[in-house]
Amino acid sequence: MEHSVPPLNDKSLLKEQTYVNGEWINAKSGKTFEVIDPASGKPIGNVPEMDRADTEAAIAAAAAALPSFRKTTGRERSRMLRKWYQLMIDNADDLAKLITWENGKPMADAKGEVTYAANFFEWFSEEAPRTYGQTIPASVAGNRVFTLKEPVGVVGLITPWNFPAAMITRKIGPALAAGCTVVAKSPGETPFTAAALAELAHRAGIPKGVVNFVTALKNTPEVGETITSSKIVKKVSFTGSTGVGKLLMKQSADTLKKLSFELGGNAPFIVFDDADLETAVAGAIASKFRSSGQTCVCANRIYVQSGIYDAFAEKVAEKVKGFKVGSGYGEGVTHGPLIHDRAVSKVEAHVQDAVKQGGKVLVGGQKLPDLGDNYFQPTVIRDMTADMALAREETFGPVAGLFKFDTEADVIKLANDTEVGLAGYFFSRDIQRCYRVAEALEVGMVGVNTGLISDPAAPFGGVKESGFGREGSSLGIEEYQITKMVTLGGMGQELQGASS
Ligand SMILES: NC(=O)c1ccc[n+]([C@@H]2O[C@H](COP(=O)([O-])OP(=O)(O)OC[C@H]3O[C@@H](n4cnc5c(N)ncnc54)[C@H](O)[C@@H]3O)[C@@H](O)[C@H]2O)c1
Ligand SMILES: O=CCCC(=O)O
Repeated sequence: MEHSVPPLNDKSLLKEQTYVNGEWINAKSGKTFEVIDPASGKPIGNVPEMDRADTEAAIAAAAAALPSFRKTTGRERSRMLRKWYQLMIDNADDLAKLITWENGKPMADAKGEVTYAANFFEWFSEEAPRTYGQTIPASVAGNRVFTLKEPVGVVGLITPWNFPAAMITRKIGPALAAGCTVVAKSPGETPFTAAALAELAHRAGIPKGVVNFVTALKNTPEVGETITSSKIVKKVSFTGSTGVGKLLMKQSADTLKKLSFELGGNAPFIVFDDADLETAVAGAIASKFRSSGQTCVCANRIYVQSGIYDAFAEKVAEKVKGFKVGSGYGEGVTHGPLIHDRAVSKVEAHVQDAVKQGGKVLVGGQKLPDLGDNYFQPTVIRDMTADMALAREETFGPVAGLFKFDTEADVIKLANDTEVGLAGYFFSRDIQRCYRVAEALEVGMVGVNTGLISDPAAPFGGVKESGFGREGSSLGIEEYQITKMVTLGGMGQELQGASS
């Protein structure tokens, strides 16, 4: 689909190089890769295809910057993050245009992402000066014990394309707040937003070498291997699929790195008969169709109790009929393209599998070739069953599959019958059920009577094969710190000059 990309107010935010050691550079090999606009299929521009040597240089820059950066006070780091936050807010319009261009999400969503992303810098600018150790009553007479919170060192960050800004700031914010220096591998699909963030870091006065970006598409596995096997990098934080997470964990084993992994989900979304129907429908729309279903916390399996099933299905389908699919820059567009044709193929396969096994499409169900290769109709399917592909795998696309259930015990069993456990949602007006079900779900995050749970103030992360570690909140910074214990012996003596 042809679409007109609005010009940036500040054209210098569009960089076709990458940022290492405070400078804009190319890959040593001179190689580049093309970044494609998912809406039009046309190239946006080229960025460096970096390799092992380039990545090692970025790691060396981060290592060189560490000794002085780790000695800055929390208050100084707070001011840097605050400046970077403000620059994001000041340039929100341009950042949103870049996000829409390379990710495809509509401008309104992209603007929302910029605010969400910037808020991680604001949040961690407030945490940076407040990282307290403890004083601990010792078990041994005469000993005095306390702990220090220290930065873990150079950290490697690897992020996906679905939130081109927020997945990066959610990691860099706490890393810098803790006093770590960073090598961030930006997503091959969306490196331009990352580069714009780097330019703003430069303007914010983040010292050279503290934040370094590595760009790669074809060389991504080589870059990942370099980061995970490096003896200099002390921690890796990764957001992406469970499969890649397992690979990175194996690669990190030889150097026993500290790890935080935010991996795939398969979120159950449960509507009990006693739910407020309108609230549950609004929650399902918000959770399932945010970013066209391409978030790790999107509802994947929507379980609806039999007494409310037909009414819920009808209302959800009605809402979805009102969506407008098109270019993210288009007037009134609610849903953009998916990221690439592989994503479309997975969505199509899940729909076809459901239909083959008896699912009934209430709305959507087809690709939209007239718009382009990456478009798929927002879809609602009823009469889903547990042996369908959508029940077992994360669709990561705009398909709401509605499953019917009878009892609370049945649905908890179904909801937990998966290897992963990131987010889970349910709707009920019974307070006892709210506690019971929240406690029974095997997930890291629960939304009760809401489909939107993301908040820099709240701990984000999963259980089971959705990974470990928490981002955002007061816990987020701890992922980038070590707790050093100090025991002072020979204390507890009598005051000098005291008469015995
Ligand atoms: N839990 C979370 O917070 C969270 C957030 C967003 C996405 N996700 C998950 O990510 C998946 C969707 O993203 P995807 O399909 O791009 O995932 P992916 O794992 O294929 O890729 C994610 C990122 O990892 C990098 N990568 C890929 N292979 C690599 C390798 N061998 N070495 C080093 N880096 C590598 C790439 O830069 C890529 O952008 C979904 O499963 C989704 O649930 C999870
Ligand atoms: O896709 C994963 C992150 C989504 C979010 O932070 O809300």
